[in-house]
Order: sequence, then C-alpha cells, then structure tokens
Amino acid sequence: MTITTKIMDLVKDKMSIIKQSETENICIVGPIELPVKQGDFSATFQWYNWLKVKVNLSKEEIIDSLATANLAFQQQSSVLVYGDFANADNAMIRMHSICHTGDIFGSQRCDCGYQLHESMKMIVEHGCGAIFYLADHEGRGIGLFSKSIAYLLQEEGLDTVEANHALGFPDDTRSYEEAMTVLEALRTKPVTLITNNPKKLAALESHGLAAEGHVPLWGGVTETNQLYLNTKVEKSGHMREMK
Ligand SMILES: Nc1nc2c(ncn2[C@@H]2O[C@H](COP(=O)(O)OP(=O)(O)OP(=O)(O)O)[C@@H](O)[C@H]2O)c(=O)[nH]1
Repeated sequence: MTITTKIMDLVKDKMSIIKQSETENICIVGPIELPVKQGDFSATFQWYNWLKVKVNLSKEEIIDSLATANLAFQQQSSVLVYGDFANADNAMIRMHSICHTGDIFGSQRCDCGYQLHESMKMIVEHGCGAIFYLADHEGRGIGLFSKSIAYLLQEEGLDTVEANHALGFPDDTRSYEEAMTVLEALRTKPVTLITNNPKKLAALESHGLAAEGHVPLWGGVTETNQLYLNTKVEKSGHMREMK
C-alpha cells in the first residue's frame, strides 16, 4: 500500500530524527495531547514517543516501514511532558524504569507503581517537568520473564540482588543514554531529577544536565516490599532520604 502525500506530510510534521550513534538514530514523534486521570488526580500532558532507527532512514522510509515492522514485539519508550519544558528555568524529571507488575498491576512487591504515580503528581504540582517511561529497563534490565524467575528465587529467601546474580545477571544493566538523547532534544537547560538512585544522577551529570540537588522519592512502603526497599539501600546504593 502507498501512503498518501497528505498522510505523509501530516505525520512528518510531528517527527524529528536525532543522532544517537554512528549506526543508529532516534525518531521522536510528538507532542500529542494526553489527558490523564488516576483517582482524584488529573492533568493534561504532552506525550512524545520514540523509536531507534537505522542511521540512513528518512522520515518517509520510517513511516512506510511501520505496517510491516512488527513494533508490538519490541516495546517503545516514551515521555510525558508537562508545562513549558523547553524554556522554564526549573523543571523536574523522572527517569522511570518500566515495571509491568508494579506500574500496571499495582504489585506491592516493589514501590514502582507508587513512584510512577507520585512523580506524575509532583511534576504537575511543580508546574513543569517530564516523566520518561523506559521500556527496555524491565527488572533493572533483565526482562520480564527473567524477573518472574528472580521472584521465584526471592520466595526461596534470596534478596533482589542475589536473585539477579544467581541467574547470571549483574544487579543492574540499565542504560540511560537513549533517554538522555531525547531529553537533550526537548530541553537544553539543567533539570532536577526525582530519584533515590545515584546511578541515574550520574547519568544526568555526565551529560551536564543536572541541576543542583535532586528530589528523593520514598513512600508506598508496605509489609511486602520492606525487605526489597532495604536491599536497595544496603546493596544497590540507593539514598534513603525523605521528601
Ligand atoms: N530484577 C528485579 N527487578 C526488579 C525487582 N523489583 C522491581 N524491579 C525492577 O526495578 C526497576 C526499578 O528500579 P528501582 O531500583 O526500584 O528504582 P530505580 O528506578 O533504580 O531508582 P528510583 O529512581 O530511586 O526509583 C524496574 O525496572 C522494576 O521492574 C526485583 O525484585 N528484581
């Protein structure tokens, strides 16, 4: 099927292509208005989605290839932007690693769902910011299937770090480089990161985008995630500070 020039022009207008490496580019689509409601909280975000593409592909070629690209088999990451993100002097961001169990099902084995929803509220209250939802970070980079096996090991008494190691994985294999490229495309001024994770801060600092300080995000502690949260502090280097 040939895509009409009218459709091509409409979509191309909302696309930008950014260099990621010698072999890969990132194609960003947006902004797209996304009204969100979660319980009493509601807000309208601007949503951007991105796709890694080969370096030589044009916008037309990318659009043309979508119908046969099987993109549902590879998760794509995206970012919700709030306020005047490009220009505001102060903006807060969260780099949120996907957690199928916590974010979607509301699992209480971790604090991920709480952190996602709380950071969305914090950014709206602040007036400007962005939530990056990183789809290739499941299970700190081990993937969902491996995470479920890690959970089985945790039921046998291993902690979250020991379970990764027992399966032959490092504790954490996440990269923030792709998200940093997208952040730099959306804003060049420093940002304040919502996190307890020093590795995320280091990634932001290495791009010269970290504002002074960060905003901690503790909460959503339950009987079923207490041990997991303690292990993050004791073994993974997370900072335990209150807001
Ligand atoms: N391998 C593994 N991954 C987990 C487990 N529980 C949650 N996760 C994943 O851990 C990631 C979230 O990482 P966290 O360490 O909780 O938090 P963080 O994102 O590094 O740091 P913060 O910004 O402070 O939240 C998500 O990708 C979850 O899927 C677990 O028991 N094992």
